[in-house]
Amino acid sequence: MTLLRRTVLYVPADNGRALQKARTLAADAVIVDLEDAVAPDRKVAAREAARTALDLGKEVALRINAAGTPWHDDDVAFAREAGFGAVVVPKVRRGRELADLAARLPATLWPMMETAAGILAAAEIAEAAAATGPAALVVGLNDLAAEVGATLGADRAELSHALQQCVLAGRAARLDVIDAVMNDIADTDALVAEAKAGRALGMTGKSVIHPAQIAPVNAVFAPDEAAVAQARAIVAAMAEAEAAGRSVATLDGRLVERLHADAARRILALAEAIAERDAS
Ligand SMILES: CC(C)(COP(=O)(O)OP(=O)(O)OC[C@H]1O[C@@H](n2cnc3c(N)ncnc32)[C@H](O)[C@@H]1OP(=O)(O)O)[C@@H](O)C(=O)NCCC(=O)NCCSC(=O)C[C@H](O)C(=O)O
Ligand SMILES: [Mg+2]
Repeated sequence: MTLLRRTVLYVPADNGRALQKARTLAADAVIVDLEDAVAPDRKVAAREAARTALDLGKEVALRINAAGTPWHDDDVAFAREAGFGAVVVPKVRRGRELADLAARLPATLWPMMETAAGILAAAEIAEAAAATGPAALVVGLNDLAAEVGATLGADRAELSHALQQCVLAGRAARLDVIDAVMNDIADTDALVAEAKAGRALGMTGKSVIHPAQIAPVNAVFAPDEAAVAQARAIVAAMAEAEAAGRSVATLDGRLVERLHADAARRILALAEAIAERDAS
């Protein structure tokens, strides 16, 4: 089954109106945030409010506060008791942290890739996350840029190595990789450009912070009609070649091998999953 994670929407757990609205929005998945979007004096109330997100009708992950903060242990206990199936773990630095957390929290753990140490340990973090279920790596460029002292330009070239490291580690562990948020909610052109750049790197989807960001990002990460037609043609060309006892084919003068047919089938499965989601 193809898990749809083109858009992953952050919703502050203490914003009841936004949580209700998330139910009706076209984001594929939701991160209910107990961390940065919630003020310290609202952490306890936010925890209780987060319960209402358990049945949003889409994939939901609870973002807890980081290890070492005053709220972490109670967040972990709450996530376990409330029965959240997926938990986003901020500021992970080593794979061992996830493995230790998994021992006391039976949930799929989605690590945030947002510390310098975490980027350097991306492979072991991705492996530890994959051991907990169909997780995703979630990139956090606000924290990463702050820690390393980077000033990001429009193309994020200053941290492109980190983005690529996340994609390589995530894909090696067969995990989805969710690109970072764009803070400028009003600039849709820049959002689309950034989403396209992330998709070109191999990102599965992008995290978003506002309803207005959902449709443009969904569109970037959905195969368009031409891509679907091309995928169908590749699968057909490969099937014809195999029926004739050949392991390679040509299509419009280009070589087609099994890996191309496999990639084409993934595109078709994604298109089918989107069509099913849109129809429901
Ligand atoms: C940024 C916001 C505070 C803006 O909120 P608001 O002023 O309410 O915006 P609007 O008036 O334009 O909202 C219009 C309607 O949309 C609803 N809304 C807004 N945001 C959301 C949302 N995220 N989910 C669901 N619904 C939302 C409003 O309620 C309005 O609804 P209605 O009244 O019915 O018309 C706000 O967007 C916000 O809080 N966004 C999320 C911020 C957040 O979660 N930040 C933390 C995650 S990002 C991060 O930490 C990155 C990472 O860790 C890193 O290091 O990079
Ligand atoms: Mg962060």
